[in-house]
Amino acid sequence: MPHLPPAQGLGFRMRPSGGKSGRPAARSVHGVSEVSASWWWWSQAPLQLKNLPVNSFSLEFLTELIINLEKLENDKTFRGIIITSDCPKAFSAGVDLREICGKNPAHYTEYWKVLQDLWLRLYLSNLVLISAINGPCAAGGCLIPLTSDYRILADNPKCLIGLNETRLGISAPFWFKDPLVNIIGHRASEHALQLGLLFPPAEALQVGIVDKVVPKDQVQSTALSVMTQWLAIPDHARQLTKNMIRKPTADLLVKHRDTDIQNFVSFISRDSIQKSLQMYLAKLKQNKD
Ligand SMILES: CCCCCCCCCC/C=C\CC(=O)SCCNC(=O)CCNC(=O)[C@H](O)C(C)(C)COP(=O)(O)OP(=O)(O)OC[C@H]1O[C@@H](n2cnc3c(N)ncnc32)[C@H](O)[C@@H]1OP(=O)(O)O
Repeated sequence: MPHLPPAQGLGFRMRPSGGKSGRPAARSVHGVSEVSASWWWWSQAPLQLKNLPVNSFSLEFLTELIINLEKLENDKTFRGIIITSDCPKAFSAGVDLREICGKNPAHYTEYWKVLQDLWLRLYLSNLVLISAINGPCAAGGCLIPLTSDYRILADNPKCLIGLNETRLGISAPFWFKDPLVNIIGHRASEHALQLGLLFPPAEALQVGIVDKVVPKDQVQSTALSVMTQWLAIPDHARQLTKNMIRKPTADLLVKHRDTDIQNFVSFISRDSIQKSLQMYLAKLKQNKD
């Protein structure tokens, strides 16, 4: 399994769990729970996102993420991934606004295609994906949680989660909306999407956008324990079932990819949208001071 130390500010940490060898020492005489514990322990890979300061999706970061996911998917050692953030300020701030502000249509086209690629890879992944959400995640920052199989959120008022695009003067693409509808239902999605709601932990749990809320220092251990339950199911049965449930949603994007890119490029190129995004970015920078 590749161990990729993060480059300056950008990178991922992927490491097999376990001892120095990456696997725990075999235990021959202990009971079933010990044997199965070591079996699942090295079947999952933690993937720590690190694109300082807020894990925003730059084109470079997206590309690296896709490459690393592909490696994990192809390495049959692994059956699940726990995705978390190695940036103290956020799980992910979503689309990097600098990628969709002041650039040209060719750039917007490339960017959107790569974002779609990441979504498809995650949504249809054969691996068990658990999001260990240890920081805020807004708009595109929900891409990883919404495509995961299970979401655990840190119980901290700063850990807001939701698709707040309308507050930026933009509209969430249908392939962000669809998984939300699949997770929290139609009426709750209508409400959340139109108002651009960002849910604090208790509300996030109540509406169902996350499955569990735990103290921040327990997010990782809870993710490991949830992973144990998921890995107790035979892969082939779980994968067939996941595919059966998710394929109709994924097919919509596959079928309408090109139109979606064209819509995005023409929408994002509008002067009014550019102005509103620039104002939002400027406001983010002002808020800091
Ligand atoms: C016909 C229709 C067709 C379809 C049309 C589709 C339309 C497009 C759809 C686009 C889809 C998704 C959109 C997005 O994902 S947009 C991004 C949304 N994200 C947010 O709103 C989050 C913004 N960030 C924050 O709220 C906060 O930064 C934070 C994450 C809560 C952290 O707060 P903090 O106080 O700890 O840190 P802060 O000082 O704010 O930030 C640190 C630096 O990071 C910069 N930054 C933050 N977020 C972004 C970002 N998304 N992109 C780029 N840069 C970002 C921030 O400006 C600070 O920078 P600096 O240190 O001042 O230089």
